[in-house]
Amino acid sequence: MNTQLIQEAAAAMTPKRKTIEISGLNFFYGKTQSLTNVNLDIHEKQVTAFIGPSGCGKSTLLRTLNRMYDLYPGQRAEGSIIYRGKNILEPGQDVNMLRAKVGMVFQKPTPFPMSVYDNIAFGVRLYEDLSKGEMDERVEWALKKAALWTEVKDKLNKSGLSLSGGQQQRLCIARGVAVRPDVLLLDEPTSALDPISTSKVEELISELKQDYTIAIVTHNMQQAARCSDYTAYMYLGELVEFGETDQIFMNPARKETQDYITGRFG
Ligand SMILES: Nc1ncnc2c1ncn2[C@@H]1O[C@H](COP(=O)(O)OP(=O)(O)OP(=O)(O)O)[C@@H](O)[C@H]1O
Repeated sequence: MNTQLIQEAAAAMTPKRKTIEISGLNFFYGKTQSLTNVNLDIHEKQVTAFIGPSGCGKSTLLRTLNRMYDLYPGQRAEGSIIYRGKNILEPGQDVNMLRAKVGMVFQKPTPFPMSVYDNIAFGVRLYEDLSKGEMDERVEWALKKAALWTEVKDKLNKSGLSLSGGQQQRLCIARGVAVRPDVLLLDEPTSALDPISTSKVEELISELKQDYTIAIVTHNMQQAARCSDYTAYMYLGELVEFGETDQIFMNPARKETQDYITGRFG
């Protein structure tokens, strides 16, 4: 057996580390329950895809992972989401630090109305006191991570809003990466993009998982199959099936999952 095969065999036997452990998660918009008893682990430096029909709770689940819902009165989560040894749903958590460590990129590109440079530097300044030289390096590093540097290096002082849609979305990914998170939450990050920009973002996701744990919501089955290591199929606020992506797509345990991924749903 050659060295590479031995390494691969060892890697397959190494238990994957969990970055986030979700158990007994329920979520309410006012009196309406939108997630029911969700249990799932998100593994370190892997891509986990959330799929399922519109309204099944994918975005709601993603927004519990950095308590984004806290910004809105009447929204509440119960259960347990363990991250770095703590239940982040409990009162008294440092929510700003949580959101720096668990960053989010939304469906529509949301650059701030400021320069490309400041789009990146803005978030970094909230958490770190860097010199001008250090900030320049961080901005370049983040733009390179998001595969955008060569396209914008001569436009750093131009407005982020002047970039194309696909570039704006990669700018938002760079902004998320710049604060050095552990986890990136991507909520349908390519739904507003053309096929070329979509494939750039998909390549980027594969690159970024070397360093980050990624959770992605997508309606695109090919995207989930191409980009993710694990897939969660949700329906009506419940987790129907969760497993390694190859197993979910090639040999799902539940008929509902099979029907959804083969387009027979509904
Ligand atoms: N702000 C809100 N107030 C009340 N109910 C909401 C709110 N946002 C979402 N919901 C409800 O919660 C449920 C889950 O919605 P969610 O947006 O998480 O679904 P989704 O699977 O991400 O859907 P889509 O694929 O269409 O984005 C739906 O029934 C939706 O109507």
